[in-house]
Amino acid sequence: MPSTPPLHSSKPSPKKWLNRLFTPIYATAVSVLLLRHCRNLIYSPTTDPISTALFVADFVLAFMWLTSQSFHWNPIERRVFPENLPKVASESEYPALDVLICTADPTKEPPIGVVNTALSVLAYDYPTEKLSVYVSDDGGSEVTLYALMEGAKFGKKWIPYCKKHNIVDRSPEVYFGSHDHALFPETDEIKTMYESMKSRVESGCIHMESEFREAFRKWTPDFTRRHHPTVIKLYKIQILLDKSIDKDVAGGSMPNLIYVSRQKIKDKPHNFKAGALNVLLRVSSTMSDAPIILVLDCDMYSNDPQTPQRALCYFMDPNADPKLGFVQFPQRFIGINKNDIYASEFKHETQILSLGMDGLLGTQFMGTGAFIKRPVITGSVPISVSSDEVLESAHQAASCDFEDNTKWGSEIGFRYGTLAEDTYTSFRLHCEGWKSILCNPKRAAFLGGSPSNLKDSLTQIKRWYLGFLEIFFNKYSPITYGIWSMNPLQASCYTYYTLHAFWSIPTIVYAFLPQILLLNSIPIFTKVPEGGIFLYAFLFLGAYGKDFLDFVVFAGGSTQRWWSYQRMWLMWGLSGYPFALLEWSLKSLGISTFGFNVTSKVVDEEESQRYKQGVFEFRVESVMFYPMSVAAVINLLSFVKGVMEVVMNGRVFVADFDMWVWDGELLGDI
Ligand SMILES: O=c1ccn([C@@H]2O[C@H](COP(=O)(O)OP(=O)(O)O[C@H]3O[C@H](CO)[C@@H](O)[C@H](O)[C@H]3O)[C@@H](O)[C@H]2O)c(=O)[nH]1
Ligand SMILES: [Mn+2]
Repeated sequence: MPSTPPLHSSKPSPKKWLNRLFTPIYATAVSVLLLRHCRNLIYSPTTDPISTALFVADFVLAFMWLTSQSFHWNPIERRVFPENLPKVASESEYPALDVLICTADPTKEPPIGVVNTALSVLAYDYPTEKLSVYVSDDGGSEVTLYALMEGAKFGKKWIPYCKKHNIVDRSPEVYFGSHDHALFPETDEIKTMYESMKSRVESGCIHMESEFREAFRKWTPDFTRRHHPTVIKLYKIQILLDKSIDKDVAGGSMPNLIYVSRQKIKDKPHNFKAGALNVLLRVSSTMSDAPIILVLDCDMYSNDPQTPQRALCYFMDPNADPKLGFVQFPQRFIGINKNDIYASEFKHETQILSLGMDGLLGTQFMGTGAFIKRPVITGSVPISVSSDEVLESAHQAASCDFEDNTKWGSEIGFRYGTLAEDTYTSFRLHCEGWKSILCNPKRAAFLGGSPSNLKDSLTQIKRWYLGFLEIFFNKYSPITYGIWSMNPLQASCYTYYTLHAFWSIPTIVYAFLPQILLLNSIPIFTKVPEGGIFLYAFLFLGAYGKDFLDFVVFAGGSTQRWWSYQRMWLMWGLSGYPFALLEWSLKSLGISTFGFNVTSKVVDEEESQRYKQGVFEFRVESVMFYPMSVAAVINLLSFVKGVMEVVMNGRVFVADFDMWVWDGELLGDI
């Protein structure tokens, strides 16, 4: 009998044995298919481009399938028991917590949204004197700073209100936006306060009350987003709520809220989000230096005030694995339409494949919603800033040249060199021997927005797979360095993600080749030999059937959403993935460069209306639509031709014997 009540438990997922049975059977079928291909190629008297293309397509599919099997080897499911936490540790023993929030562009990420995210974590059910929230503003926007100042003032009412009445929705926007929120005597007053604050922030003009004016002195006329001095240096770090001074209206102490806009110098690489997070790591270490950090994107608000306690169920477990590095709450989304037409839920990545990695070394860091032990990410050497004065050190830590000739971004901190800093950082941490845990409570811990139009959705996908390619072709590639540094199954999971853009090869081959051949009456599908049809049927139905089981039966998705995912998967294969490959190639050849295209969180009313109705949005133009439009037309034409042939001749034109025939040339018996 354990002396302490359990804080968490885990068990194998019920699908584990089904997976282990399915893998070898399917692998056999794949091998037979590849053997047939090889025989064809060997017996072919000349190199035949069509069979070569089909072979390459199937080979890529087979390889990707193989790497994906590691996700299915040992999926596990976990539960936490936060109700037992008080029996193990009192609140005074909780570690301090630093929340790091990133924002980058006030036009794409409305400041009022940033404020809501900040307020939702400031109001955590966590000892306030142990809680600090740092907001990094890569947009260098006075409106964002102003919004946070207003938010801090409002927070003095909001935080005690939430705690007193045990409110669960601690983002005021969500709380007041839901029609069935409770009404307490002070609710109306707070609601009015929120609304007037919101309209001040949204009007975008800063109300220069004397208490605020000082803060904006740095925004001189030559201040630009890409080139500005260390704002925090001149302004000091704006301790909007200094816990030693500020008391909330109920007299309790308040958590810290700190605004940081790191220094930017034109043409000096700033490493996007990873760079911003590293600045926050250092700035926070000069101030509160909490042993646990929580990384959040500005649109991912807290949906459950008990989330830190859930993470503590792992960190405070007396028998915790000392190699535990981080606890990841999967990304979950709000505002997705019924059938999730753009497959923005990312169910595979967040709720299916992640369980598989969790059963190996741990799920990957998903960029937001992760509680990380500070020394795991910063290394155990203290950050050296020379000044004794806290604010002075913080400014040093946020300056552009702080990282010159240091290991930041290469050996410590969030790692640079890719647009997918999250996956890369966790890959490197797993290589170093750290482990991670997936915590997926029923009520989502965090909720964020996702693109509500096709172009934004494809652009986001393209950015990820571009980032993944950068990881794969890096000197620390999962398939070389990874295999030797960690559990090879885990390395195979990372290989699967980072090579994913290559799915575009089979997608393109199968989207065009058979159709063009059919239109030209060239047989591609021979009359298969006795029993051969079963091979194809099994390969086809097996893959789809297994995915359907994973998605619908085991992960509780709806059939329509599964279908949407299948549809989007084809579109990604024809747009996001090949464009990622193209841009990556151009960059590798030194022809062009690319940046981090921040996903827009602004919702256009009409567009959102159409999205709610499930209408595909093609109104904006994008070159990414071209390949799929061409594919759609060619598929339609070849379908019509196929139907016509069946109607007129009673069958589609196929070779009449059990052999592969191209242009009437005999290639060999199969
Ligand atoms: O130069 C930059 C660019 C971005 N960001 C922030 O990074 C976050 C993620 O950007 P977003 O455009 O919302 O990315 P998503 O499309 O949501 O991307 C996903 O993929 C990213 C990696 O590509 C991860 O960092 C994210 O956590 C994950 O949600 C946002 O808070 C941005 O403000 C910065 O701070 N500085
Ligand atoms: Mn985002």
